[in-house]
Amino acid sequence: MPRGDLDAPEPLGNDPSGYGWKVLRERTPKLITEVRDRHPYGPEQRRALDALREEIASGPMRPLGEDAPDRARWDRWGAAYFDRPWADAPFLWWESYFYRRLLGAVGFFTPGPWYWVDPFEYWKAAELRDATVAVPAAEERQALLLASLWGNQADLGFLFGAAGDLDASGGLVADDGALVWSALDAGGPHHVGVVADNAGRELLADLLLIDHLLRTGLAVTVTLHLKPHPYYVSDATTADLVACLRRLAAADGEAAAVERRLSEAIGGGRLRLRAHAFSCAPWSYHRMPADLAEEFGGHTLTIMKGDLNYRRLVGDRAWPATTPFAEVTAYFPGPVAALRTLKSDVVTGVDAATLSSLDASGGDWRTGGTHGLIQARL
Ligand SMILES: O=P(O)(O)OC[C@@]1(O)O[C@H](CO)[C@@H](O)[C@@H]1O
Repeated sequence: MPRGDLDAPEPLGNDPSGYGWKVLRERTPKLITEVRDRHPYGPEQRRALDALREEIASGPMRPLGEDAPDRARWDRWGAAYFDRPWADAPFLWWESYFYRRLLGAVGFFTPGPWYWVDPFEYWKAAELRDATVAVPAAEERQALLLASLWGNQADLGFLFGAAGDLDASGGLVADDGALVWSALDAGGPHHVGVVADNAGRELLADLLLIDHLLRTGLAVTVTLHLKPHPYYVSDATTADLVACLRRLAAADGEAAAVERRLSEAIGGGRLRLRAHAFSCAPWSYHRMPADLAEEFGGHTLTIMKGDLNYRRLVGDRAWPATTPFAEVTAYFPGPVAALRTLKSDVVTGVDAATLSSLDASGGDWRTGGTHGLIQARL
């Protein structure tokens, strides 16, 4: 951690008063049930899903099965948490492991009929079908940034939570938008990294922003970091990117032109795709491997999308909300900006006056998805 491990606050856990507890006790079992109900899985998968739900509720956390291709890695990562209750592991850690276990239970990594069949595709496809494709005018670049930020509300994990309709009425708790644009306007050539979050509506908005950066020459290259496999229900994989591009191509007018430009940019190497294994690891970016650090270090700006990437960027810890974002992210190997709707407890870089009015509002501004932020360390 930037201030040294000893100075950093504790990782957020699963205290009954915290958000992690709700996810562990409410969202996770519902998600298992939904996945089970929406697929014609055989008895083996149904048993595995039921056993996983039971294990999370009351059993000790088990390691991966003997034949799992990534067993050795998870054994190393999970040594401190296996054979203890799930609630003993940090929230950031166990939730990532949960998605790995869910994929294991449905046979995603096992050659056979369900090999590489995305258990969340049902919801992702429905959301993409219903998404409207509105292309803001190119000169409205702040609108593109905000669309990408609020697109982050389209997090299908919320389907399984207690949240009601999402709205953006809370506005931004921090807004470094002008800083981001002035950094891109100055200097160059810019090589921008976009660390994607959700598929569907959010990724469509991200693609419009990326198209703007490339088309205007603000960025010479953009590297889009996707997930190597399904994760957190709606996180974007390469298959989801392809679905979004097809959706753009099928829409009228400017949207189809955006698709043509982006596909050409991919073909020509100006829009590069990455799906690093660490993108589904249960750790914050403080522990990223050297090759990924080198990649981020080569971006003149890395844009981190969404709530989980924010948690991983600042470390999912009980930071006082006024702790400067620049201080907490000083370790990151290059300029970095976060576009996020707030959907979990952690936050940094909120000024004291804003914080006291947010706290006085009595709402769940940290977790309800009604507030957003644009923060940058350049
Ligand atoms: O990264 P995203 O899609 O914006 O949000 C992921 C999320 O919904 O999942 C976790 C709870 O399940 C929280 O980190 C966060 O609220």
